[in-house]
Amino acid sequence: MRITRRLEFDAGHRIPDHASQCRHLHGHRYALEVTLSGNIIDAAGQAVNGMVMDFADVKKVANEMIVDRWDHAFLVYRDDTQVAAFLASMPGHKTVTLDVVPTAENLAAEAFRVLDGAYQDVYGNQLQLERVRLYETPNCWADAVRGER
Ligand SMILES: Nc1nc2c(c(=O)[nH]1)N=C([C@H](O)[C@H](O)COP(=O)(O)OP(=O)(O)OP(=O)(O)O)CN2
Ligand SMILES: [Zn+2]
Repeated sequence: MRITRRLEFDAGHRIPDHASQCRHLHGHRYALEVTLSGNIIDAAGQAVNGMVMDFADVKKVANEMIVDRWDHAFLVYRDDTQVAAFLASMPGHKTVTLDVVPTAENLAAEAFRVLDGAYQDVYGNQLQLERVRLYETPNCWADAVRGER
């Protein structure tokens, strides 16, 4: 069985080598969809009975590990030196420095990497992260899928 929880956040970014508009500083209302697989828990009387994982707990983990960190941050590529230096010159600015260019693909891959270690199979139902889908705009998204490149 698969379940998916969607969360949204706002962040700034730019793609420094982009040939067109995306080389400029701009922002998005991103959406993150976290898909988990596992067996349906059969445990009468327990709060998680009939679930793969409580959606509230899916949200809690994704918020702690990604959304709270990226929301209203500027996501900057480490080697985008001018922008990184500018952001560093602003005391207290919420900046997330990444080892990769902040494309939808790289952000989906980074979110998958972080979240994969965060969802624990505490009920023994083979819970695991299957996919992270990251929408950059309503029309553009990237999927990081377990076992795929
Ligand atoms: N493969 C990728 N291509 C592009 C990415 C990306 O992350 N991966 N990112 C961008 C820009 O950052 C931008 O966010 C996309 O803008 P745009 O193409 O304008 O997207 P829209 O949904 O707004 O497109 P409309 O045609 O205006 O509907 C560019 N490419
Ligand atoms: Zn963009």
